[in-house]
Amino acid sequence: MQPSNTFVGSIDQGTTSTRFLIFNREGEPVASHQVEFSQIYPNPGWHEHDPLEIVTSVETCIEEAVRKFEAQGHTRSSIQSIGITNQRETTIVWDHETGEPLYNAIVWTDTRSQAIVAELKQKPGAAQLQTLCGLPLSTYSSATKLLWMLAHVPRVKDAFDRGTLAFGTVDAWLVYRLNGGVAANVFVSDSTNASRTMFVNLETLRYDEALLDFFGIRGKVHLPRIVPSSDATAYGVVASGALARVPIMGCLGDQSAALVGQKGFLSGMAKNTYGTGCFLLYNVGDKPVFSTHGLLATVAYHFGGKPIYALEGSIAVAGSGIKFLQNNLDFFQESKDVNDLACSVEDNGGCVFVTAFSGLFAPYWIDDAKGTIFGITQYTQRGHIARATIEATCFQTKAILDAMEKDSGHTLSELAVDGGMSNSDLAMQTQADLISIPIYRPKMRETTALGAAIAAGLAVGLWHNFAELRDLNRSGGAVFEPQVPRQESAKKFGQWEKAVKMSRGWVGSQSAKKEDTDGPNNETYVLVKDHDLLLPKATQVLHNSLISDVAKSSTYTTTVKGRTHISVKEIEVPSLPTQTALGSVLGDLDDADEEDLFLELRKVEILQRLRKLRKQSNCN
Ligand SMILES: Nc1ncnc2c1ncn2[C@@H]1O[C@H](COP(=O)(O)OP(=O)(O)O)[C@@H](O)[C@H]1O
Ligand SMILES: O=P(O)(O)OC[C@H](O)CO
Repeated sequence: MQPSNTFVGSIDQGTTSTRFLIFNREGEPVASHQVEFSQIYPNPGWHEHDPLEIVTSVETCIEEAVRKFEAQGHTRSSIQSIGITNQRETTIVWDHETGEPLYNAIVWTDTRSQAIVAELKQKPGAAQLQTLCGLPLSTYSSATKLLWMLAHVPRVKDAFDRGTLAFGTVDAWLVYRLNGGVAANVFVSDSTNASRTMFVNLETLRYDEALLDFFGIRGKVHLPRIVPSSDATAYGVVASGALARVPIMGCLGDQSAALVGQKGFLSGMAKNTYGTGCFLLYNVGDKPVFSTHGLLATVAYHFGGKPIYALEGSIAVAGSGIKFLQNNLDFFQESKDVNDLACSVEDNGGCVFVTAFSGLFAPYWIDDAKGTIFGITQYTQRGHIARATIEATCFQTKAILDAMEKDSGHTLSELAVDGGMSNSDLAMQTQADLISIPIYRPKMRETTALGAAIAAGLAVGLWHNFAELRDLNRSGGAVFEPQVPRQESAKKFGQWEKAVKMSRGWVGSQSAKKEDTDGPNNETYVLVKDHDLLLPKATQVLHNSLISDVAKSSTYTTTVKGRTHISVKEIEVPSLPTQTALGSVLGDLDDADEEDLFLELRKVEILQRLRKLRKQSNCN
């Protein structure tokens, strides 16, 4: 038996903040430090992190937590190993020879790869991908983010062409950097993180040639070696700082870590983590279950021996919806205040907020929706919107549980929860009411960090088996019992489903133009001959129609506005058409697009007239 003055450290690198916690053998955090870091939103739908800032945030948290730990009289040498848990899918690329990042990290919520996804869906083999890797083809996985970088970031493409491009998720990046980068070159990823890339075969837990071929990267990108989530040697040792020479022995994607931290070790156990997003993982045992109802198949954890799998329901927006009310709409000062604001009204006042900031993930997988609030009237107050925001996550959890029941044939009798938003009592009561089963919330909510600590602690011998973990974080939790009749919940859920249906199809209309025009640089542009008019992809459909009906055209590739490989269609329009004439050739096209094209043509016409007038006055 280890003496009780031994500890294990846990790095929790989340979407909005980084933490380092030091746990004792009883699973209690004795010291911790947390910092928030920059969220970069360069365009609608884009979300980036600075890879170097992520590393600095980890180093700062380690230094500060160790300082607090030593202030309590402990010594740093009693920290035996370190576990890492992290936001998954977020994609980082660096140069294998220099160790320098080549672009900002593209965060899991980012939807810029939408056009790439649409294109890939048409490719032979697309329908089979999910049966190999467990994930649907969407903007969520790392694969499409990497393809976007290859198509749009010359530095990344150059490294790819030279054979020096290294790709990793946040775990791989952190392990690499904490080991000292290029000098030690410890380049590994754990099975739970690797299984979120779309490059890995879920059954073999190896890179799959068919998957790599589908994405066109086989043999062309340095990929981390896949290793178990708990391993005494694979992850190397911290190279410098307060914990120099301490070995890293555990690594889990944050949702897997939360399942481990909740000790969901038996098939049939589930947890739901309400962080930036919200993720329900249901342990299905040592064989993956491939969902037919919109869920993901993923690795729950792999502690050597057989891996354990989970069915996952992923919700893109949970706490980030609360942050949106706080930061973008100035509804309150701190996330915790959402509870009081939502409690200031009795119900949602008829509002339903489909928080589809990144489209909708499970079980819907709608990528052409954006955030939409239905049911607003003069009666609507901020409290109603706050309630509707909380409810959005709870409704999606209900939809996921329904899907999980269909996939597994099993009805859950209780749901264990954690994550920042689970601190809201109202949110948890709302959840229990909507799913009609009790919610169990542990006293210590840092279960994600505890999960990574367990992975590292098992490898170093702080604990030896799951039985020894049974009593960790067991007392003092809260239970939320359902208080609303099932028919009432079903009626509310019906409204949500109606709102989801109505939110479909927004992307592709006017609002999506900025995203579209900032998109791939191999788009087709249209040059209206003799009118200096270069029109982007957004109005492409109009031009196809114009080309076939009223104009001659030719296509060539050129460099325009610094972008290379832009395919330009040159069209000759006999004379600038009136809007009515345009309407007649454009048939049943969107009025807004028609108006847009007409305005562009008018602008050119006015410019030409001005030039003509200027020429005339110069001559006079
Ligand atoms: N008391 C609270 N009530 C509601 N939401 C909260 C509360 N505290 C934190 N949150 C939300 O939880 C999220 C942070 O949770 P956390 O588990 O730390 O997420 P992550 O690991 O994704 O960074 C934030 O988006 C925040 O808005
Ligand atoms: O930051 P979180 O806790 O919402 O988790 C992010 C997930 O890992 C994304 O898949």
